[in-house]
Amino acid sequence: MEKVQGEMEIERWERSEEISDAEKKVIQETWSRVYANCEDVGVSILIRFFVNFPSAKQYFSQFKHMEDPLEMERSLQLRKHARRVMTAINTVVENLNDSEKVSSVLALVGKAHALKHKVEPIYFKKLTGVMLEVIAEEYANDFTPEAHSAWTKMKTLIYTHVTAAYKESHRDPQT
Ligand code: HEM
Repeated sequence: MEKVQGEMEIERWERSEEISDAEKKVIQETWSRVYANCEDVGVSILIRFFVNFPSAKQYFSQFKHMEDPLEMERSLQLRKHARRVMTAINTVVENLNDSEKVSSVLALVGKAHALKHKVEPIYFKKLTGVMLEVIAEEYANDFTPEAHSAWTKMKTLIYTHVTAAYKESHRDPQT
């Protein structure tokens, strides 16, 4: 059967950026500490994301006009999205050995954001970048150079799968 563009991109990614077993273990170990503080870390990531990239707030009806990070922190819509982001990443991390599960979780996220929420895909690159920054700062002791390079591959994995779903949904990412 003919492959669609998204599938070809994932295959290319699998060849060039494969996460080794040792790297999967490092990701799972750092993440277990991060996820123990799921709520706080998730909210910190999202607040920094919206402060650094204010245009990303446009998609959220309840805080698109908020400027004050303390006010954002109290927004239920922000807290709910933080929880959803963290839960989805947790499913990916828990299933790093099951590439079909990883693809299906991230394809669902990609499709919903492409078609329902109509989010420009470039924001996924920015959000995963901020995620890495916050984790590296807050868990500096765990964030060895090995962890950093493993998480950089994880960031690429998320972005590649999500943008592949955008392509399948016929919304081309503007990278
Ligand atoms: C790794 C990154 C992300 C993950 C895992 C994620 C996950 C989710 C999930 C699971 C939902 C709810 C289910 C659904 O409606 O399909 C959701 C809703 C939503 N997401 Fe994301 N998301 C991510 C990034 C983003 C980004 C970058 C934006 C915009 C800048 C965004 C905007 C939204 C909006 C507007 C909603 C609906 C919110 C609501 O109804 O209150 N998401 N997200």
